[in-house]
Amino acid sequence: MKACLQRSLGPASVVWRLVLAAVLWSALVAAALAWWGVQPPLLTHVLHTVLVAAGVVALFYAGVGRHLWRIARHLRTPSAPGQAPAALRLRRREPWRPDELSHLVTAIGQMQQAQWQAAETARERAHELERELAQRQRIESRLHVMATVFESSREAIVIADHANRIIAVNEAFTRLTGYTPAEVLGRNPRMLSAGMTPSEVYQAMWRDLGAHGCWQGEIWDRRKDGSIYPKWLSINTVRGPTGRISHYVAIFSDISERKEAEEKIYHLAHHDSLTGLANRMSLSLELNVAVRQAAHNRQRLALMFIDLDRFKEINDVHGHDVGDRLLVAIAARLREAVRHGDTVARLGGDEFVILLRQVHGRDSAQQVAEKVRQALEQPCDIDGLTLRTTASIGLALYPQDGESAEQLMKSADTAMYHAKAVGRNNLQFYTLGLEQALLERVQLVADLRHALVAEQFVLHYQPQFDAATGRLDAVEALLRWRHPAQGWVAPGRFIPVAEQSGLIGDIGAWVLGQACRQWRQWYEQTGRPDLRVAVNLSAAQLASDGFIEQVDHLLRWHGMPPECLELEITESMLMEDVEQNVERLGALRERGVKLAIDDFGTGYSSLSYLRVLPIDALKLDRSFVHGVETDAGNAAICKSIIALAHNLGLHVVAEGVETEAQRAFLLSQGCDRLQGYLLARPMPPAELRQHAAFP
Ligand SMILES: Nc1nc2c(ncn2[C@@H]2O[C@@H]3COP(=O)(O)O[C@H]4[C@@H](O)[C@H](n5cnc6c(=O)[nH]c(N)nc65)O[C@@H]4COP(=O)(O)O[C@H]3[C@H]2O)c(=O)[nH]1
Repeated sequence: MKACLQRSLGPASVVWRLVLAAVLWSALVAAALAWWGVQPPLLTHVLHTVLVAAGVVALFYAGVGRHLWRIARHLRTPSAPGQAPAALRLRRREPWRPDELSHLVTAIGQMQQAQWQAAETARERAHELERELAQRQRIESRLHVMATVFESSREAIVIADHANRIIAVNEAFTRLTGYTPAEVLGRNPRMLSAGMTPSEVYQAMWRDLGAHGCWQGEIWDRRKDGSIYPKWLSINTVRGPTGRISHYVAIFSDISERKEAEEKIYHLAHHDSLTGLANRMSLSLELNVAVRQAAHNRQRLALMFIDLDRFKEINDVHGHDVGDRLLVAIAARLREAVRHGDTVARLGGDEFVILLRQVHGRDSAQQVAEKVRQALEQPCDIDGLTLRTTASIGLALYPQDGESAEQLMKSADTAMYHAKAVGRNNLQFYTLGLEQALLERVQLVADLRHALVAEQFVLHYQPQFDAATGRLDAVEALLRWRHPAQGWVAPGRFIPVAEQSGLIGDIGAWVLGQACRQWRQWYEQTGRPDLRVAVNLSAAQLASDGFIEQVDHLLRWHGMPPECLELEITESMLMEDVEQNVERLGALRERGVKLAIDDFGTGYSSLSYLRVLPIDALKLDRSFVHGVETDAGNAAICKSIIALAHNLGLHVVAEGVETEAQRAFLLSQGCDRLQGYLLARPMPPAELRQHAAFP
């Protein structure tokens, strides 16, 4: 009720209360006075007084009270946040000069403005503080993160001041270098250097740091324990507000393992995995560099292509394991045979290349090549097996045989093919006509391959006579090739090519079959069962699988007694793999097939082998026979060979008998059989049938 009354009375309640109190007081006083018998004039005075008082109060209210009430209301009304307080205006006409209320309003306005500004300043400051606090928190959290990164980093971190004195290092630094922070703080990072990094690297580092503020690269440092390691280092500069360098931050890691892996990969990519020699790629790189240097320094180079002779046979017979070990042994010999600065490479298979740097000329290259050839000729002991191999070597010289790496390789390769073609185990220099010769050879191989199917081969037969009786004892089958364009091609020209190209297997099988068939025909025509047919045999043929079975089959098929077949194998071929050949020849001999060593005396066989070889006859080479008339030495050799053969129970067949004197000499020495142009040339079977001596 009271509150309701207060509200209804409003802000002017004090004035109204005064007016009400004055009226009530006047009424009370009037009533009391009336009670006590006070007469009207007094009552009227009192009432007048009361009315005057009420008027005064009303006037006071109108002139001051309501303004005070407005001021109070203004002061109670809060201004909107962020807004300046509204100006206080009284509802009155402004006096012509400021009165107390004007002063009060002005003072209140100033006070409120000041208060508002103070509040605004405080608020802004509070915001600022809030911002600062947030920023500080952010900085602190970043510093925390950075400190964690710094300490937990797996990479070593070094922070140095502007004078490059270490001011902080992390744990990884201690782990990596072995130095504790106390041992390095205040010192120059130079203390870590192993002294192995070229000074140009440091120069470039300082140049880059000055120009770009960063540098990274590889340098070699030394740990506290003295061990040296390569590290990958990144340095950044930190600049202060003035722009001058205030700090250096270096991050590094040990890259020994990475370098080892890189080196391993490099080695694998550049070296032959079996022998450890340089591989084709590495050789090509080195040769290119060597050629450029040689051109610049006006030096000579020699490139040697080496191909092992008949390595494939060793592989086939003894297995790849043995073959691999032989290659490793050969690689070691090659390395030993040349100087440290020369490059020895394996191109694959049994092909090796040696790059000789700074050779003085053809002679010195030849000397080294000869040394290499002889080194490879020595027998190799692999797991108790004595293996022999020889090499065909091609040589090309820079600059005359090729001014580029490619040309030089091609020339040396061509020379090596030539070395193979002229009979293996020799060395040949590149010459201008070689390419043409090689092309011709390639064509010859293609023609030979075709010759067999095109039936371009025929056999001619040369009689061999019993020296004492003059009776036709045997005939030697000699291969003839009628080339469609070139006419008759000499066996001396195409047999070696057939041997090197592997075609001799098929050709030899055809010869053997044809000779046996011919024997059968003669047998049927003459009824003479003891005529012997001699057939030349290549080493590859003898070594080929199934050769013995092939002989068995032919003898059976043609009903030919084994002793009517004589197989001739040259001395040099026989010596290539004595052990295996002895075994195979033994098997043939057991069957009764006759065996003869062809061109005896021209090879390098040890005479002691003659005792173990399962043979029946020696064929005295015609070079000795030719010399018997004029050369006492040759005569002595013939004499000795015949005597030796007889001592060993062997027959001797002299080939190439061209003169009566030769025949007389051979007869006098007890030679068993004679063959030569003096007696009969090789001829086709039809012609032989007409020969006087033919049965
Ligand atoms: N100067 C001269 N030469 C004479 C005389 N008597 C014979 N000749 C020749 O001497 C060679 C004898 O054959 P070879 O020593 O086995 O030498 C043969 C043999 O090693 C090889 N050959 C021939 N036919 C075959 C064959 O079917 N298979 C194999 N693997 N090699 C063969 O080719 C070589 C050469 O054969 P050809 O040219 O037929 O040459 C033949 C023959 O024509 C003579 O009095 N004076």
